[in-house]
Amino acid sequence: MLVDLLIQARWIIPVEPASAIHEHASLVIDDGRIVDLLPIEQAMSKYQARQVEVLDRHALIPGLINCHTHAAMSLLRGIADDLHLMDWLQNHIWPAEQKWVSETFVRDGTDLAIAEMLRCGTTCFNDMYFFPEIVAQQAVQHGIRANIGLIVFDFPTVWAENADAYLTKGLALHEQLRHETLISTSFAPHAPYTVSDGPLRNVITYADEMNLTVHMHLHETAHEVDEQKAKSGQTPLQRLHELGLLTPSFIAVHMTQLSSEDILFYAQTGGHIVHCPESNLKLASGFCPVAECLAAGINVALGTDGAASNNDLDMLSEMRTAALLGKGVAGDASAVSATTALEMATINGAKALGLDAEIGSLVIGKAADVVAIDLSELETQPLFNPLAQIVYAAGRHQVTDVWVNGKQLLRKRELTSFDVPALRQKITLWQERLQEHPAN
Ligand SMILES: CSC[C@H]1O[C@@H](n2cnc3c(O)ncnc32)[C@H](O)[C@@H]1O
Ligand SMILES: [Zn+2]
Repeated sequence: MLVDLLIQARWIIPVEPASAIHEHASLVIDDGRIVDLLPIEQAMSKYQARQVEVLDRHALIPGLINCHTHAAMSLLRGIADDLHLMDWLQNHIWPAEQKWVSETFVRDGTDLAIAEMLRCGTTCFNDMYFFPEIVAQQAVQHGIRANIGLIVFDFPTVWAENADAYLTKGLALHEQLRHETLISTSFAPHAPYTVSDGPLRNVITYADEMNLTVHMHLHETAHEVDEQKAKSGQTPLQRLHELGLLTPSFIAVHMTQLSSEDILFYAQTGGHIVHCPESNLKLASGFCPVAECLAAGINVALGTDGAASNNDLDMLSEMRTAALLGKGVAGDASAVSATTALEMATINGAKALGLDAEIGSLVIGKAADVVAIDLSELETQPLFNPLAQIVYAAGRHQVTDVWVNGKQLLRKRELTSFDVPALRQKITLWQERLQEHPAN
């Protein structure tokens, strides 16, 4: 049988079934899809391939899914460090966004983010940012998969003047993107403290009607919870439940402030959590009790958040931090194992986005979103368990090749869909502008 691509690898870690590791195996790809996974010898006799990749020092894993980011904020990396969330947002980030965010800013910042994400093995990102039509356009241009947030705020910003306008523009964008293979959309009301009940009710109505997920920052800090309690006597979680927002289509980002009762309650709603451990640590927001959430049956995915609060978009290091922090918070070294961390960064992200029939594992029939990691470097030797090595020891420089939907976007660490010198020039210009005219 003639196929497009055959990748021969030292190891293939499909994520489903959990803990499976194939040695000396081939992944067979045709028309953007995985058509087989079998021993190298068998693949050679069964398939004739237009292209054969021999990656005999590498592990293949499913493309990593960054389940929460603000891609264009890569241009604000390092603009305001070592601050608590509300000081960071209100006194630094929002003024900078008000001054600088434009279509061009989002185009260049998203390009920088996509380049960084591809170079660390991310093949799909869940975005929440201004000018989402530009984020989608850049994702399509570079061939990466993206879930685009149809953002909602109460207040005017550079993208829309009020909550109704955000929704109207979001609905039009959803319509425009309906037929894009690599693009899906979610409603993305920013947070409980920036979106009031009326717009949230509208989001619920549209999300139900259109069968879309809803993606929102929630219980990020103790301040957020205390403020809502002082205002209405409820926690933000209780308020959103009363409004009817908490369903299996709901994706709560952060969730660092949760009691054991909150966890059991949230599990019953079927909602998902996106854990962003590095952003939470850097802003000192708190710790999501990941092991307890997983034990309660909650699907917990992983995200970097934006590059201004992380300060990178590296899902490999995010997995490592999630595993280490998860153990520390649980007081249990067996909590959040390497296998679990890899699931959080792949299949759990796909489940949260409702894309698990398509991506998240190297299973026959799914799209060929695939990452190769060279484990022969000194930093990952000696090697006893390739999966544990990826989570606990590998660095993003070891990601050598990346395919999205069967198309190679990183080849031997070179980006195939970017003019890197031109991108560098644009970033330098933004640095000069931001340095010369700080927003505060
Ligand atoms: C609706 S556009 C996204 C909006 O969110 C801001 N943001 C970035 N990181 C965080 C965070 O951790 N919590 C809350 N809000 C955040 C970003 O700057 C945009 O204004
Ligand atoms: Zn965020």
